[in-house]
Order: sequence, then C-alpha cells, then structure tokens
Amino acid sequence: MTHNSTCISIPPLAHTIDDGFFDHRCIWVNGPVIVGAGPSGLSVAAALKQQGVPFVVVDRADCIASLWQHRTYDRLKLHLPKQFCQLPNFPFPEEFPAYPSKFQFISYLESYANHFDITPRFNETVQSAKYDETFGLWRVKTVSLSPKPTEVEYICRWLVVATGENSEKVVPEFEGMEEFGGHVMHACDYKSGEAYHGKRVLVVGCGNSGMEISLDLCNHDAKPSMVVRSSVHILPREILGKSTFEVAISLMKWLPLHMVDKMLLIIARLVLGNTEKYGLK
Ligand SMILES: NC(=O)C1=CN([C@@H]2O[C@H](COP(=O)(O)OP(=O)(O)OC[C@H]3O[C@@H](n4cnc5c(N)ncnc54)[C@H](OP(=O)(O)O)[C@@H]3O)[C@@H](O)[C@H]2O)C=CC1
Ligand SMILES: O=C(O)C(=O)Cc1c[nH]c2ccccc12
Repeated sequence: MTHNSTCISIPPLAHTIDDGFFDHRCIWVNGPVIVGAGPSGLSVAAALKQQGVPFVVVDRADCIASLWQHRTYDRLKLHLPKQFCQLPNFPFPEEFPAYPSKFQFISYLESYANHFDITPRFNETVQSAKYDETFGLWRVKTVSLSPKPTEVEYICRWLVVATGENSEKVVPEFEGMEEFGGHVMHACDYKSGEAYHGKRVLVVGCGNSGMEISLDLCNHDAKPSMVVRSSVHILPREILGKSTFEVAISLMKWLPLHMVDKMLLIIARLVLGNTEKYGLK
C-alpha cells in the first residue's frame, strides 16, 4: 500500500491545539483505520488488501509486532505447532521447525507485511477515537513526535482496534516494595536469566510467562520461587505425539468445554504424574 493511493490529505477541518508546536493534518481514509501492526492488525490489513479495500494501519511503535520484537524473553518459542499460528493466506516456510522461535515468528511477520505490501504508519500514537453519530464517521486522532510534532486526524467509516491484550504492563503494588533493595521488573522487560546467576528470584504469576521465566532462571543457575494466587493447571505441550491444543480442539467438537477441561486434566495427570511433588498444586 502507498498512503497516497488509499487516502487523500485535506486541509485541517479543525485545529484542536493551535499552539504552533504541532502540525495538524486531517486525512480522509476511504476504508478502515487499523490501530496496531501486530499479527491481528496485519492479517486484517492483508484480507482488505486482497479485496482491494483501502486502509491505513497506525502503530505507536517503530516496527511491526512490537510486543514480539521488544517485550519478549529470548528463549520464547511458540507453544502451539506452527499450523495453528500462521496468518491467513501465507503459510510459514517449510523449513521452519514445528515450534518456531520468536525470531522466526518475527521474520515471518516481516515477510507477511512485505508480501501483502502493508506499510504501517509507525510512531503514531492514537490519542482518541470518537464516533460522530451525525456523519456516521470515526474521528481518530494520533500524535507523532518525529520528524516533527504532528497531530493527524483520520476520518473514516470503520475503525479496527488491534492493539493486543497484553500491550500495557501491570505491576501490582505491594507492601515493602519501596524498601526492597532488589530489582523489580515486569515479565515484558525480562530477556534472560544471565544476570541472575546464583540469585534468589521471586516470580509472581504462574501463567506461561511465569513458568518459562522460572525455567530460564533455573537454566541460568538462579534460584526462582513462584507465587501462585489461584490454582494452576499444568498441561504437557504434547500428548502421545499430538499437540495438547490439537487434542483439545478435537475434543471440543464433541464435548462441552468443562468436560474437555476435565479430560485434559486427567490426561495430564497420566502423562505428568502428580505435579504436587514439584510444589505445584
Ligand atoms: N510461548 C508462548 O506461546 C507464550 C505465550 N504466552 C501467552 O501470552 C499470554 C500472557 O501470558 P502471561 O504473561 O503468562 O499472563 P497470564 O495472564 O496468562 O498469567 C498471569 C499470571 O499472573 C498471576 N497474577 C496476576 N496478578 C497477580 C497478583 N497481583 N498477585 C499474584 N498473581 C498474580 C495470574 O494469577 P490468576 O490466575 O490468579 O489471575 C496468572 O497466574 C497468555 O495468553 C499466554 O498463553 C505467554 C508466554 C509464552
Ligand atoms: O499459546 C499458549 O501459550 C497456550 O497456552 C496454548 C493453549 C491455548 N489453549 C490451549 C489448550 C490446550 C493446550 C494449549 C493451549
């Protein structure tokens, strides 16, 4: 996509801040504005491209899939086999392993964007998106600071929010945090356990990130402990050579979710034994 081919730049309709600091522009987009250039935003863009529908993708980061590029740990691999993770109409390369690494996944997404000629407008942060009932149009305001401070208002009929469910980090506040002399970080800033050799680390949360970070810490001779708030279900990645995810979706064709959950727990118990012996309940 070239921006010129999909939207026209028209003189500012209204200046919201006229302080001489920001340049203001108003752009009519003859199709959807897509917020977020991650896997979801890119696949929506690709589908529109194939149908010949114009669109604009904006992202506050300077690259596609910024969560994957900037906020993931080094040892990350997909947990599901690649056939469940590819985006529409563009398979993973044959030579990729069953569980691609994050670097392979990023390179796949780059190829995806190139293949469909998707050129997001980077470094543009959406400040507001308001639907104007009278005109039946969205007014999407973005701000970018470089090369010069600019405010853009996109006017469009459709808005696609593809900003991800993990784009904002949440760090709970807890007593004694201020006095604690050690380093506190969110999982999105963790790269590897290299700096933690011989150290005791408390990992809060027992989802995939908490689990894998704990494993990575162990692999780097650190001593992690985990805090689990609720009970956790530990499932093996594969059951008898088939991915657990594939088994789960096959069972879901026939059985209700709560029964599939129960069956997977029974299978997990048979495959892994009693995980309480590792301190995991
Ligand atoms: N390789 C891969 O494909 C990977 C995929 N992922 C995916 O990314 C998504 C995010 O995963 P993840 O980062 O693990 O986040 P999750 O939301 O899956 O897990 C967060 C964990 O933190 C716990 N938690 C949250 N707040 C507190 C608190 N205040 N005190 C104590 N515990 C707390 C939650 O407990 P509770 O259940 O009680 O709320 C939960 O166990 C998931 O969909 C995951 O599957 C993640 C890593 C790798
Ligand atoms: O992608 C992940 O991190 C997962 O947790 C994969 C996943 C989602 N639902 C499932 C059901 C059974 C096995 C794995 C998964």
